Amino acid sequence: MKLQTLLSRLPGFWVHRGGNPDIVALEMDSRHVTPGSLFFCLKGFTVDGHDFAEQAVARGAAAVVAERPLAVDAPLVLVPDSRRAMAILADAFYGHPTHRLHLIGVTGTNGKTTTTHIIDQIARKAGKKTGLIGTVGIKIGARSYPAANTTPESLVLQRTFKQMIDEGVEFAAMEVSSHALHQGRVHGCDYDVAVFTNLTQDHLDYHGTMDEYRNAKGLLFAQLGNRYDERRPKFAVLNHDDPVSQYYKHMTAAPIITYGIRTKSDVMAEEIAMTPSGMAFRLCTPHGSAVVETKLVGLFNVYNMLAAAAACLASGFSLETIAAALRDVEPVSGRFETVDEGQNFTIIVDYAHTPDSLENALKTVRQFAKRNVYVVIGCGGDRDRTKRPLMAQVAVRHADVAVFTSDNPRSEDPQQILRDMEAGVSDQDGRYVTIPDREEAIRYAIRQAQEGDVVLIAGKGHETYQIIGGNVIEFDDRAVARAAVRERT
Ligand SMILES: CC(=O)N[C@H]1[C@@H](OP(=O)(O)OP(=O)(O)OC[C@H]2O[C@@H](n3ccc(=O)[nH]c3=O)[C@H](O)[C@@H]2O)O[C@H](CO)[C@@H](O)[C@@H]1O[C@H](C)C(=O)N[C@@H](C)C(=O)N[C@H](CCC(=O)O)C(=O)O
Ligand SMILES: Nc1ncnc2c1ncn2[C@@H]1O[C@H](COP(=O)(O)OP(=O)(O)OP(=O)(O)O)[C@@H](O)[C@H]1O
Ligand SMILES: N[C@H](CCC[C@H](N)C(=O)O)C(=O)O
Ligand SMILES: [Mg+2]
Repeated sequence: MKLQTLLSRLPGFWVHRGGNPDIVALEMDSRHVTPGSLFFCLKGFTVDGHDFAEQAVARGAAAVVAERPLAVDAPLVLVPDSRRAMAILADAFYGHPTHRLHLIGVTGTNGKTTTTHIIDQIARKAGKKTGLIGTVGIKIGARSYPAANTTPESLVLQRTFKQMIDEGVEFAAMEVSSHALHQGRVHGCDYDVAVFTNLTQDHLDYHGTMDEYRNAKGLLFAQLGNRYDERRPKFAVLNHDDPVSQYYKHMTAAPIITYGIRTKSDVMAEEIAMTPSGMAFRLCTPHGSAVVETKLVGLFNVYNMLAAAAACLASGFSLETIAAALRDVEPVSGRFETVDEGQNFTIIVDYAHTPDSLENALKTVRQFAKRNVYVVIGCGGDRDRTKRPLMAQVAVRHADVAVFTSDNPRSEDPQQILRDMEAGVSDQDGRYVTIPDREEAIRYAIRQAQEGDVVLIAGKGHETYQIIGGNVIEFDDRAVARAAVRERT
């Protein structure tokens, strides 16, 4: 596509200096630039992309989009906001792919990955070829790709949607993080259904206050197509049991579908029963009701299933298809995943890394633990410091033995992170030990465990690495736990 043709899709005020080359690719990272690319200079949190324009041109960039004049040997497009220009031009360059996809966006503090996976499983049961974007990676049909972020930058997103369209995908579900909403990574995504799971404390390092965090997530609902088109209706799916939903209701013009357990809602779970091998409940909807038996555990997973069911009803799937898919739902990697090496106690690896999710996970474990509950838990470095003492409190309150350890210390001193955790608890609160080395901590808990105990290893779930300083070291809680059990025997 010619640069001028592409720029004709960019509304507003901008200045173009130089020629009209063919643009064959869009890039925002100079290291990925190939000949014929249009390079976007983005001001980041760490460096300023404008400083890499020269390098991009040296690698063959055909033109550069920037917010200030640069001495580069290539046509230059000056815009007031290159991130916004990138979202608009990526959407145009790839042919507005989300206009041709049925797209569901899921936001909330906890449950996004789980809910999007359940939605994906329902859509596949209904015979759709699907796409999925989130923390665990990107999936297009049967193929998986790694992803650096839960919600990628607009350019990567639009490119991914285009690939989905090219491969015959018609239905996609994605996680929408608060960071992505705040940074405009999802500008241009034409969602059909926007889903809210819940809001509890996380990411205050980034958003500063809970109000700012709530507002960032609210952008998903505020940006949901503000027009009524009966050929492509939009829906906001809200958790009625979470008071923040009342706020989001006012942020959107879209019809609302509510779900809940405690508050009268459109989609509800009744007669909830925890069984030794999972849960059962009656899924009640405006289209009738159906009994669902599932191997997923934890009341929070009933919420995730209700959110997914409501989103899929809004998407036109029948109650029968939804209920049948829910019965067959497979757990997500690293979410309440059991490690079974034939030991006479239970080991669970889970991704809980917030006070609320840790409390939910521990309460769920309590429901079936015959004896003591051990929890191995750390807090991520370069992330919300204020959640550390709260997570420690939850751990000692709900477990018999808490083992405080490391979880991706990143650039921080692991000992300081542990001190932040310990500040939340006193010796009277319960038993805890501090073992900074995560492998040692897991081994300790597994060595202590007796018949009937449960060891919950929380925080890293599916992650197969540990970030220490600038190094990414291979580390998998499940593999470490398996080895620790073998060591006992
Ligand atoms: C705080 C934050 O959001 N950071 C994101 C941001 O990085 P950054 O601002 O530091 O980027 P930068 O390194 O300063 O680079 C600025 C620009 O220069 C370019 N550059 C840089 C170096 C170079 O040699 N050449 C070059 O062109 C970069 O490509 C970029 O365009 O832009 C990057 C590219 O899109 C993101 O990968 C990165 O996410 C980092 C990895 C991150 O940890 N983000 C977390 C906080 C996050 O976003 N998490 C949410 C999930 C949260 C949840 O679900 O709980 C997520 O959606 O992932
Ligand atoms: N609806 C829920 N409410 C509270 N806790 C939940 C819920 N669903 C899952 N959890 C807990 O939170 C953990 C993370 O779940 P999941 O990965 O689905 O959330 P997420 O929102 O995608 O997280 P992230 O922000 O890291 O992407 C799970 O391992 C479980 O312990
Ligand atoms: N999406 C979350 C993941 C946290 C996972 C945990 N293992 C950690 O490193 O803190 C975040 O970026 O805050
Ligand atoms: Mg996730």
